[in-house]
Amino acid sequence: MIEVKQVEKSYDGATALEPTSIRFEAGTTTSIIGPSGCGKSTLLRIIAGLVTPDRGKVIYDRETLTEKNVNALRLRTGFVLQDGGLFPHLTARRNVTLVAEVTGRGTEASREERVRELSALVRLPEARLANHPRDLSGGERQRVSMMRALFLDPSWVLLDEPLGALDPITRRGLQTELRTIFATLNKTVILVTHDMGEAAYLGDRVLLMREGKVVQKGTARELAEQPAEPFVSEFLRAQRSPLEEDAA
Ligand SMILES: Nc1ncnc2c1ncn2[C@@H]1O[C@H](COP(=O)(O)OP(=O)(O)OP(=O)(O)O)[C@@H](O)[C@H]1O
Repeated sequence: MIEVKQVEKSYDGATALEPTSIRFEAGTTTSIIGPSGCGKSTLLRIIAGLVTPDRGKVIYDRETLTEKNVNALRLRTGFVLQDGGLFPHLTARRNVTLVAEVTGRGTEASREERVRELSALVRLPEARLANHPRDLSGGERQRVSMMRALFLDPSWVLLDEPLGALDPITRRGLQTELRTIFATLNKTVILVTHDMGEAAYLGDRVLLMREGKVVQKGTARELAEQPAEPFVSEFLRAQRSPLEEDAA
């Protein structure tokens, strides 16, 4: 479980996040969505301990995030970023195992075993891991990034637009796989996305934000059928379908 209590953040006097309290239940996936600049990444970064809120706190299970425990909690949290965030000078395999090596987790044999397990889970042939990130496709890089995030079997997984840079076919394929992975691993997952279809497909709950505030949190169906305000319906309608004839 992750809980944020009355967290807020301004940059140079401009509010990025109004006082916000939300609970992300254990074993559930929540998609955070909303227009550009509404505070999605700020909220995720505060949760990740990468941005310090002006006020309020973040609680991981029963532990409040502080400067003292942030590193320990980070080791129990998997991160996936839009571009994969991989080190360009290391092979994909070393990117995946680096944190375990540096923190002395496991033996070389157990790390090899974990690499095998995860490459099967994310469906990336192990041989591809000998490449550097630049020699992998965008989809492959995201699979490597997912392997790295899951390597230490984290309790929590935070993803910021993990599939944003991918073409629609690769993206759809990875959505299917991520959903299976999230369902299999039963972790607390928080995911930022711009795509409503993706938010609804991957999230047990969708959290819709606007101008630094949470407008509604619920299942995609609840947002569609019981919108908290007209903006929710407007946002759900805003994504164009490919056969739309109305050019307005
Ligand atoms: N480091 C920063 N310094 C100054 N302003 C910032 C900083 N980070 C974010 N902001 C501002 O805070 C607001 C919220 O930004 P945030 O990145 O959280 O939005 P977002 O919903 O993730 O946007 P996008 O979908 O475009 O990534 C924006 O007005 C942004 O310009």
